[in-house]
Amino acid sequence: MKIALIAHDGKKADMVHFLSGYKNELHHANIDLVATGTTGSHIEKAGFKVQKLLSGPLGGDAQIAAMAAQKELSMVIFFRDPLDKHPHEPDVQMLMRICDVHNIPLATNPAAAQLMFEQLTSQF
Ligand SMILES: O=C(CO)COP(=O)(O)O
Repeated sequence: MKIALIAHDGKKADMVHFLSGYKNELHHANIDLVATGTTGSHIEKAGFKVQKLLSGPLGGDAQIAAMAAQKELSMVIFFRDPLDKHPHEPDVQMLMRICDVHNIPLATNPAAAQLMFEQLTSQF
């Protein structure tokens, strides 16, 4: 199972904090993490193994969307910052659209991500 992780700059600390709550589960389960570049670096520094793609503004969101379209992802956690502007907003919209097209669970805030992870980890 592969989970994609993305966080806008204002939400990267939230992403690391969120994942830290599931460190044991993520280490022991057969879960691969993939992330946009800078988000991935933060996650890696926190001690997780993660495949890093391009940075979001350079095409990382598009790479995640391509993986979603090819059914390679079980879920996408994308902590968006609704109070900031993003030059690659079309890519962000495209990624969320592709998740909906392919019915891939998408959490855009920690409350939704927690519900999804609780469901996921209850299976282990
Ligand atoms: O911009 C992003 C999502 O739209 C995230 O990209 P980074 O993880 O490279 O900052």
